Amino acid sequence: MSTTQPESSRTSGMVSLARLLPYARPYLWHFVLVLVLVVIFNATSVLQPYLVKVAIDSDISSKHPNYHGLIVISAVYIGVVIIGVAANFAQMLLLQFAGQSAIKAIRIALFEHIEKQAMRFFDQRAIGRLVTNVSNDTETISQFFTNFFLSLIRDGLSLVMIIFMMFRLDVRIASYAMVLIPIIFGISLVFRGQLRRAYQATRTRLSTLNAFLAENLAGMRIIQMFHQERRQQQAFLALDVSHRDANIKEYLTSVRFNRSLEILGNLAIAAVVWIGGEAVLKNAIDFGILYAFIRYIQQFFQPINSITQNWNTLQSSMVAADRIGSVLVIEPEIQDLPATVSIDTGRIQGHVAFEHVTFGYLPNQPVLKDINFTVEPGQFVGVVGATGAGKSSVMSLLTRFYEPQEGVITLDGKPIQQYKQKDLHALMGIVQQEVSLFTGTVLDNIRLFREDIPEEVVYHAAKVVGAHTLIERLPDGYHTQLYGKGSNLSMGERQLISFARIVALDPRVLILDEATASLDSHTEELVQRGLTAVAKARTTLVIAHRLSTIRQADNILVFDKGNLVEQGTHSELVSLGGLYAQLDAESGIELPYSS
Ligand SMILES: Nc1ncnc2c1ncn2[C@@H]1O[C@H](COP(=O)(O)OP(=O)(O)OP(=O)(O)O)[C@@H](O)[C@H]1O
Repeated sequence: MSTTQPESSRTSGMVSLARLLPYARPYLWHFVLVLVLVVIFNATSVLQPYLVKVAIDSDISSKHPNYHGLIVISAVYIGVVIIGVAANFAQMLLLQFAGQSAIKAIRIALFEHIEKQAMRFFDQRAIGRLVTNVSNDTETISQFFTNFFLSLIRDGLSLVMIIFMMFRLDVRIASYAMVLIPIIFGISLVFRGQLRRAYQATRTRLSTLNAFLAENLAGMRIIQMFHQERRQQQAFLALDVSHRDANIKEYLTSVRFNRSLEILGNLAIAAVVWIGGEAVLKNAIDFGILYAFIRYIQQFFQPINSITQNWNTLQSSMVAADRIGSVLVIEPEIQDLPATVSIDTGRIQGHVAFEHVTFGYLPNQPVLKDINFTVEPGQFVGVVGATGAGKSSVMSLLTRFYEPQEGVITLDGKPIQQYKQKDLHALMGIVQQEVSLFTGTVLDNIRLFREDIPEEVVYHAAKVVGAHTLIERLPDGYHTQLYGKGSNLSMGERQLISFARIVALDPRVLILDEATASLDSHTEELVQRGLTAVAKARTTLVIAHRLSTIRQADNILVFDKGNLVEQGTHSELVSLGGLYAQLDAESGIELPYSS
């Protein structure tokens, strides 16, 4: 939102900002109270020079000295200062609370909104950008709710009050002082652009530095393996230097701005001393008035300076509001139908059917074409095919992460759209090759932070999949803390934890996506044994490149370039002599447990 920015985007920034205002509505009374406190604080500030003027002209004046009056004025002065400080403190506290609470509400709304989005939303966005939306953009807007709001009221009001008091004291000198307003705004205007550019440069360079750091920390293994430390150090140094220079430039710009105002302020005081002093000498005004003028001129600069600084806050808040708004306006592509009612998930058998399903991530580029198959409750079904054949897409449709363009997918005879998404996801369990683990203990990760699942169930689940002994061997057993997606565990251990999770959460339909690929043959055998037991009680679909995993399957679906080309048992498909038989011949693996 720079001065060079087109009017339309400025308007849209204002509109986006206005759309966020309802989040502050619950704190309306806080803001009103802040307003009252600001008026009190400003009144006390403006009153202080006036009280001294009264003391000078009425009590200290040699014409009629008044000791008692002096004591009274001093006491009133102290009282005014105390009231001012108290009002200022309370106002800061209230405003911070109200502003930060509004931001908390915006952040939660944004996170909830993102959580509701279908997978296509995530396909089309960089995760880093969403992280920035939720963290940095909301932080920028918090400046709007606190600093900008405060500045608008406090500084605007101070300016009006100071001008009022000056005109009340002496119209002639006050009129001279008004010449300052356009000059101060002129200087501010010149510096505003420079300050904004300097600020943006520092932010951009800092985020580049952060991105570089994050990438390097994540890829440290590769950097060390390929001896790239020195090169990366130099690249980091260059970024670091450029960040330092931008920081210094930002600081110098703001120093130049403040010093310019200071010089102007002192020139103005000199002018007041000259013009006002002459008036005092000619007895046109009292000395106290001159003193008050000097104080008011000093006070005059602060609000204008602050308004200028906060103008930048408004501009960056508009940009941030625009970015947040662009996420908030996106309606989740997949939503519960208005008529869906919760079902008793315990009564679902696990019958799955695809009827003439056609689907593409892009509307006119189908990756699955007219797919038809059924899976009986409790069946163990293998899904095979070359890379990109569409296996994972089948699973994504079944879990309703995407909606097919044509056809129907049913669970126990009912289209999956008729289930609440919450129920559907509770009924399905997924284990992917890339295991998702979260910061927390092993126990938390197995029961996915659900305290309603007793620890015994977790231990049982781990035993079923053969993970119990492995977990017991970890430094703190089930209470071992996992960091950064479980990087303190081996790939196999991570996968076993995700298997145990499935057993603990007990879904009706189990989806395994190449899940056993990263296990050594011994662990795989353990897992296979556990899974065979688990699979008995539920419908299981397994995507496998290694055909050995699904040799025993009740049915095998063979995909080729988005078509379901064959289905049957292992022996049926082998004797068919088609694609499966070819894949089987090519694989040629004979694991110890396969027949
Ligand atoms: N999120 C996505 N957006 C766009 N296209 C995608 C997306 N995911 C997959 N595709 C494309 O859809 C097609 C089928 O992909 P899918 O992941 O279903 O294949 P797959 O059989 O599971 O492959 P693999 O065995 O390699 O996992 C591929 O051409 C792939 O490029």
